[in-house]
Amino acid sequence: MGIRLDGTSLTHPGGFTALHPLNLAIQPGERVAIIGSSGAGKTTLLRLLSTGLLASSGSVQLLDADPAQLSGGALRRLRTRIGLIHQSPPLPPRQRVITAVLAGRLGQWSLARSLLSLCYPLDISGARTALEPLDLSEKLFARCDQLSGGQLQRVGIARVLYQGADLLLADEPVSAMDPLLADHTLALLNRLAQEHGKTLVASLHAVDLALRHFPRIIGLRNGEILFDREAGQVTPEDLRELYSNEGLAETLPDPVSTLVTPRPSGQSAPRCL
Ligand SMILES: Nc1ncnc2c1ncn2[C@@H]1O[C@H](COP(=O)(O)OP(=O)(O)OP(=O)(O)O)[C@@H](O)[C@H]1O
Repeated sequence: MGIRLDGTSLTHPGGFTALHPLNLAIQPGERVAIIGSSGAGKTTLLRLLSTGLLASSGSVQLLDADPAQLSGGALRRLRTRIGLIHQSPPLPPRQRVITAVLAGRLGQWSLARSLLSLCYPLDISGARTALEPLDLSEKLFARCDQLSGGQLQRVGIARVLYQGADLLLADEPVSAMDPLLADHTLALLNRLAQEHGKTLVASLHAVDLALRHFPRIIGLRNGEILFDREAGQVTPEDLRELYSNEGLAETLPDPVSTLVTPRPSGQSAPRCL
């Protein structure tokens, strides 16, 4: 099993329940996009799946393990198999790109090797190989504070690819990229996940990208799963319900008309304008 949630909820420390009891099963090798409006709970769900947050109720199975039941060492080993791509990768500004990418394997290396790698990069060709398909190998020795937001996101992706995780989680991984680059990067992530049999779960605000690249779409609304379907089965009505906002309804056009066009006969999924 890749991921299994049974009656899983999450209440943040302040008392806000961001995820109401969810049931969800994702098989190894599946590629799933999570869509939904701001505050729907997408980041919270990804943090739960990356073991950054523990469930408040129900059970969580990640790669056949329940993180809440693991010892410290076993949890660290599980985390080496889970890679989280952040919307804004938390990279130290003065760190070199190569060091940031190699940090993907810190959890797998001995303390001595990790410390050495921080001072002197040990696997230059491995870092270059991870950056090449992202068209970023020429930035290998650049400092992170010299990169654009989109380039930093690609460094974060290269780091997780270098990690070699079995479960790839991505929180708005292409939000800072131009449309062409975002499309290319998602195609790459999906191709690599498919080729290597990795499970990929990504949150996306760009509905068109989600429908184009991911076979399965989960619509999250107010911490609940509104729909969970093959991309080709997602309807404009699904999206209208997902993005309806009573507070804004009177001042904005129908949200779906800005996201998708009605599905022509014979076409499998709503298309973007
Ligand atoms: N640490 C926290 N403490 C309290 N509430 C939180 C915390 N983190 C998130 N929340 C709340 O949980 C809800 C879900 O937040 P989350 O970041 O998961 O949404 P999201 O769907 O990722 O939104 P966005 O698309 O804007 O990033 C929001 O109402 C948010 O205010």
